[in-house]
Amino acid sequence: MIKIENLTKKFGSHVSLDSVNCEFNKNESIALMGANGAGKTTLIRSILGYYHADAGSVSINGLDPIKQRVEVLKEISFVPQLPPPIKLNIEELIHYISVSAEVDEDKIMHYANEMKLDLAANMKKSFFKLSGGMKQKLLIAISIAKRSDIIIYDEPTANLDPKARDDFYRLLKQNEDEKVLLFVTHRLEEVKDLVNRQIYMDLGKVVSDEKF
Ligand SMILES: Nc1ncnc2c1ncn2[C@@H]1O[C@H](COP(=O)(O)OP(=O)(O)OP(=O)(O)O)[C@@H](O)[C@H]1O
Repeated sequence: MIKIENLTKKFGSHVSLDSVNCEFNKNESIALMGANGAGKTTLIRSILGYYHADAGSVSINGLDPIKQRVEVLKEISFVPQLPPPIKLNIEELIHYISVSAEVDEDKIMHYANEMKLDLAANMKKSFFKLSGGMKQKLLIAISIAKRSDIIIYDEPTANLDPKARDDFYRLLKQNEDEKVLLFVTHRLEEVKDLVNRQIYMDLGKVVSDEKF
C-alpha cells in the first residue's frame, strides 16, 4: 500500500530523511518510534505529500502523493500532533467533512459518542475553542468514521486522559482489520497490544524494523 524508496529530505543542509526504504502493507499496525528530531513527522508528511523529496520516491497504492494529492488523501485518515486552528463551529466542520471527504455524519457522531465527547452540547462552539483533549477526540472520531485503508496518527494521545486513551485503543482494535495503521508514538507500552510491527528511526534513518 505504501512504498518508500531511497527517500531523502533535507531542510537546508540538515538531512531529515536519509535514503529511507520501507513498505507498509494491509493488516499492518506499526509503531513508528525514535528520539525527538529522528525524522518521524517528516516521513509522515512525505507520505501525505507535504514535501518534495530531494531524492527517492513515495507511492500510495501506486499513486504519487504530490502529483495525485487529492486521490491520495481520500485513501488516508490522518490525525496530526497538534490540531489545526479551525474556525468553523462543530456543526459546520462535521458538515464540511461529510461533503468534502464523503464521511457519514452519523458515523462521526457515533464515534464521538464512543470517545465520550458530548457533541450535542458543543455544536455551536468553534473547533479552536474546544479543549485540547476534545479536539483530539473529535479528530479521532472523524478518522475512524472516514473508513480509509490507511490511518496515520502522529502522537494522537498526548492530550487524552487515561480513560480516553483506553476508549481510543479499544476503537482502533475494532477497526484495524484490512488497513495500514501507522502510529508515531513515544509510549510503546500503550500500543503494544495493538501493533504488529515496530520501527525505530534515528538521525533520519530506519535503524530497526521488527514484525511479530
Ligand atoms: N519544516 C522544517 N524546516 C526545517 N527543519 C525541519 C522542518 N521539519 C523538520 N525539520 C527538522 O528535521 C528533523 C526531523 O524532524 P521531525 O519533526 O521529522 O522529527 P520527529 O522524529 O517527528 O521528532 P518529534 O519526536 O520531536 O516529533 C529535525 O531536526 C527538525 O528540526
